[in-house]
Amino acid sequence: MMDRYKTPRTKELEFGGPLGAMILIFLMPATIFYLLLTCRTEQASVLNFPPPLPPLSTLWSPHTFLLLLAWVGLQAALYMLPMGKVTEGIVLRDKSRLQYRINAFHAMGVTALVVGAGLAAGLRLSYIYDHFLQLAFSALLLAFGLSFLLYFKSLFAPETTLAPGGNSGNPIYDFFMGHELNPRIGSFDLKYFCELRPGLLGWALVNMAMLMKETELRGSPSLAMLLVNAFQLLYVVDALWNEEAILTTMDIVHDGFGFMLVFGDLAWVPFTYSLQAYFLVNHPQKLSLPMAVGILLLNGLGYCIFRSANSQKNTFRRNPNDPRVTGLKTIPTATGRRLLVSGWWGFVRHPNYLGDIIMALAWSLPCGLTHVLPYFYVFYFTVLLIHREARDEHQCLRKYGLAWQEYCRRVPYRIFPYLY
Ligand SMILES: NC(=O)C1=CN([C@@H]2O[C@H](COP(=O)(O)OP(=O)(O)OC[C@H]3O[C@@H](n4cnc5c(N)ncnc54)[C@H](OP(=O)(O)O)[C@@H]3O)[C@@H](O)[C@H]2O)C=CC1
Ligand SMILES: CC(C)=CCC[C@@H](C)[C@H]1CC=C2C3=C(CC[C@@]21C)[C@@]1(C)CC[C@H](O)C(C)(C)[C@@H]1CC3
Repeated sequence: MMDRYKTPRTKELEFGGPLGAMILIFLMPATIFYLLLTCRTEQASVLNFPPPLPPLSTLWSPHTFLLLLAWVGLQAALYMLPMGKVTEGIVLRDKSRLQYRINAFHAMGVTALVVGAGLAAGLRLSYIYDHFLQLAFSALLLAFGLSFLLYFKSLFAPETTLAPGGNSGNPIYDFFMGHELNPRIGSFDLKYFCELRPGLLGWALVNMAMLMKETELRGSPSLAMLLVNAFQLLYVVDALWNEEAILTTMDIVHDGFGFMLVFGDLAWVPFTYSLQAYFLVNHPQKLSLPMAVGILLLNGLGYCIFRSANSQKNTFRRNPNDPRVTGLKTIPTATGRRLLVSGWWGFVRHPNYLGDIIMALAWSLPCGLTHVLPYFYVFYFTVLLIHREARDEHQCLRKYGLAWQEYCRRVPYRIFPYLY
């Protein structure tokens, strides 16, 4: 009976298959250290390769590792607290639905109180700046450790619970993509927990630590640092406020929880997304008021597109008869679901990505135009979203067939109007 619910073997391998996965497993950690080490040099030039390498022994610090574990432990404890509502995820292969507690925003509030109390008691947040490499190394070890445990656990998981994208039978590929879809310990959902909490809140905390360090060094935070902190904090708060929306993303629905997401959530996000703030500590930038206003408007434009496009789709998917979306044109699909072809989703096929990329640019511009390094996020993110868009198109074509082709005909541009 359960056989028909078994996850089929993954036939179409992504990221270049096992070889691509193997390369990424080494390349992603190496990129973090390349960026951080380059950022610490006076020139911060991406051409000075390799940057000065510290002895490996200086990267390991039991103290920072324990601190990182305490941070993840605090977030795990807050996740388990019975605050916030409980909601159901999408219908799974075996027709069951998992329950998820929606309390990331509450967790952020309590974390802010804990950090605030720590600061009042004399906690030096600039410790994070002073031990940034050690913290990144600890996060790397944690990500590898957790990924191995998850792969080991997945070998004993029922076949109905495996991820459609990470069930190739090749251990390296499945380790990278994630073999089990929603690994849980009791009701504790490891992927859902890691996607938003330790990494995203960690990113906001790192940014704040950079601001504190800059204040220690120069007496007050710069306008550039304030803008970077404010923009990225808005993005993090938005993600936590709209926590429920991640239940329908590709990461939760399709991708397993393996090295790609574990490392992405726990190491990549907090240590590369904060690169602009890290850069500003040692490479101060003078930002004129008109320039700051221009950047502020650009971020506002990106955020409005990002938020209204995501909200329009989420509202439509939750209730197509909601008065906010009933005026929009749609096309029917054979699955019974409809596709929006007007409003933001009639402008380009991924308006939310467009808004996200505009914001990425606004986060780097406060770092001036003299260095390429703080623009790393813009380059990486554009590549990530173009690749993600292609993955999503592929899945939508499979899901909706002719209706998707009709949508592509009526809305020809993917992300950038008249360009791509
Ligand atoms: N900061 C970061 O590092 C990252 C941020 N993001 C952001 O996360 C957000 C979510 O992105 P992501 O999960 O990739 O994908 P989307 O939110 O764009 O969701 C894609 C899905 O939306 C549905 N859809 C597509 N077109 C239509 C349409 N015309 N009408 C109705 N439904 C449609 C389809 O699913 P279905 O039909 O099954 O509902 C499709 O699979 C984005 O804003 C993105 O920018 C993403 C990755 C990284
Ligand atoms: C190859 C490589 C570098 C892989 C790692 C990718 C991950 C860093 C990203 C994959 C999807 C993500 C999402 C967010 C953060 C980055 C990762 C984990 C996200 C939580 C950021 C905040 C947004 O509002 C979001 C909730 C929509 C988003 C979800 C996807």
